Amino acid sequence: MTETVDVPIVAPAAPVYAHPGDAGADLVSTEAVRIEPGRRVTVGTGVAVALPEGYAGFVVPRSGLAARHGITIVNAPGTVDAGYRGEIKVTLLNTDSSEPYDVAVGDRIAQLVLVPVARAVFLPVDALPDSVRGTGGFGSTGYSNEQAGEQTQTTTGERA
Ligand SMILES: O=c1ccn([C@H]2C[C@H](O)[C@@H](COP(=O)(O)OP(=O)(O)OP(=O)(O)O)O2)c(=O)[nH]1
Repeated sequence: MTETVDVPIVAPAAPVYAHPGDAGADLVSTEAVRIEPGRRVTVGTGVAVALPEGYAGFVVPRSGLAARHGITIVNAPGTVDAGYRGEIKVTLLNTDSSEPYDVAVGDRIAQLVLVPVARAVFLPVDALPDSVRGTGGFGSTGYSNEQAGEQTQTTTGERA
């Protein structure tokens, strides 16, 4: 059984979970806009919420829009703080190189995922505890062949 959390909302309509078990509730546009290729537009959703302390809302792209039209969110995941009472807005980016994308009022443009968050208490120390990864980052597990002048390729065709 999925945990539920009560979230006070001011909106023309509440975001809807399309299916049982969906992590994201769809946010819809209150604006009709054209997004030219390579351009970004910030779009209103009409939704304002009061998230409980200890939670954040992540505004994340919709996979179908991304795969079919190249529409993503510039700052994905956009972070809605628990203390934020303003309208949730979505900065859409059209990554397609040639096709504009038209957003109509009521179009589902993004989804809101509620996540529990912890706050860190940062404790300055002289040295960090050892770990298996250590300081390796930014592709440290996957770029050794590329550095040697070759690239590895996965079965899906992506460069590894
Ligand atoms: O995609 C997003 C991301 C954020 N917000 C709202 C909620 C969030 O609580 C507030 C501030 O976001 P963030 O902290 O990411 O922005 P900032 O540029 O760091 O601004 P600030 O100085 O207000 O924190 O803007 C949105 O409506 N949509």
